[in-house]
Amino acid sequence: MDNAAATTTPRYPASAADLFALTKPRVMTLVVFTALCGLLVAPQGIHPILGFTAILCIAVGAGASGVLNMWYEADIDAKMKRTAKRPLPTGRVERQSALHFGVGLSAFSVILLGLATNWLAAAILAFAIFFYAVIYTMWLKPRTAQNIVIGGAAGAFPPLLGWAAVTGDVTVLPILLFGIIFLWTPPHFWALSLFVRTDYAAAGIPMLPVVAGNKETRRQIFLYTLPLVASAVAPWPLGLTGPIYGIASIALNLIFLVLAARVARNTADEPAGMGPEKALFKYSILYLFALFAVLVADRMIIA
Ligand code: HEM
Ligand SMILES: CC(C)=CCC/C(C)=C/CC/C(C)=C/COP(=O)(O)OP(=O)(O)O
Repeated sequence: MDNAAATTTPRYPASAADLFALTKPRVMTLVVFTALCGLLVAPQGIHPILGFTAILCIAVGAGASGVLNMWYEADIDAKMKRTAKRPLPTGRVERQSALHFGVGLSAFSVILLGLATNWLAAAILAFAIFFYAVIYTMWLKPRTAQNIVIGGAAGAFPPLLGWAAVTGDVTVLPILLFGIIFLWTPPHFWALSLFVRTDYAAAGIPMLPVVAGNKETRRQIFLYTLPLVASAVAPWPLGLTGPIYGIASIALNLIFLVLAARVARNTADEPAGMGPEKALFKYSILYLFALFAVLVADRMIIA
C-alpha cells in the first residue's frame, strides 16, 4: 500500500507525541473507564498495584490495536478530511515503525496482563486486539455495511477484561456489560457517520449511509437503540444491581431513546450543525460514562 499523501519526510525515531497519537488516546478514555468499572464491580478485590497494572495493560492493548488499525489504513486515512492529518498519512511516522510499535505494544500488554493477573484475561485481550485490528479493520470494514455491528464488538471487551483480570472468570454481569457496549456502538457511530458520509464514499468504505442512505441509517439507529435500552436497564430487574442503578439507568436510557427517535424522525437530506444526529453522538459518550459510573456507585453502596 503506497502512502500517497505523505507530505513530510518521516522522522526517525518518530516523536513521542506522534506515536501517542497513533494509539487513539481520546477514544481510549472511555475504554479505560469501562475497563476500570468492570474491575471495580467484580465481586472480589485485587491488590491496587495489580489492578493498576491490569488497567494499564488494557489501555496499552487497546492503543496497540489503534496503532495497527492506523498502520493498515494509512492510505484510506489520507483520503478522508477527518483523518488526513494523522501521523501516517502526513508521513510524520514511517509505516514500518508503526507496525513494529503496534506489534510490540500488543505483545507487551498481553504478556504483562497474563503475568500480573491471569491468562484468561490475557487471552481475551489478545482476542480483542485481533478482533479490532484484523477482523474489523482488515476484513469487515472494507467489505460490508454491517462492519460496525460485528466489528464493534472489539470495543465491548474492556469491562469484561477488567472483571476477568480480578476474578479469572466471566459471568452474567460482565457479559451484559459487553452486550451494552456492543449494542451502543451502532447508534454511537452511525450518528457520526451521517456527517462524514461523503468522506467514506470517497475512500470506498461501505459505511451504512454510503450503502443504504441517510434515511435507512437513521431508522437503523433507532432500531439498535431499542435492544440497547432493554439490555442497559436489565441489570436491575435481573437482581444484579440495586435501585440506584435502576432509576439512573431508566433516566439515561429514556434520554437516549428520545434523541434516537428525533434522529429517526429527521427528514432533512443532510444532517446539520447541532441537529439531532450531533446531539445523539455527543450524548452517546456521556451516556456510557454515566451508565458505568452509576453501576459502580450502586455496587459499592450495596456492598
Ligand atoms: C467500531 C466501533 C466504533 C467506531 C467506528 C467509532 C468511531 C468513532 C469516531 C469516528 C469518532 C470521532 C472522533 C475521532 O476520530 O476520534 C469516535 C469518537 C469517540 N468514540 Fe467511538 N467508535 C467506535 C466504538 C467506540 C467504543 C467501543 C468506544 C469506547 C467504549 C468509543 C469511544 C469514543 C469516544 C470517547 C469518542 C470521543 C473522542 C473525542 O473526544 O473526540 N467508540 N468514535
Ligand atoms: C481492548 C481492546 C483491544 C479494545 C479496542 C477498543 C477500541 C479502540 C475499539 C474500537 C473503537 C474505535 C475507535 C473504532 C474506530 O473505528 P475506525 O477504526 O473505523 O475509525 P477511524 O476511521 O477513526 O480509523
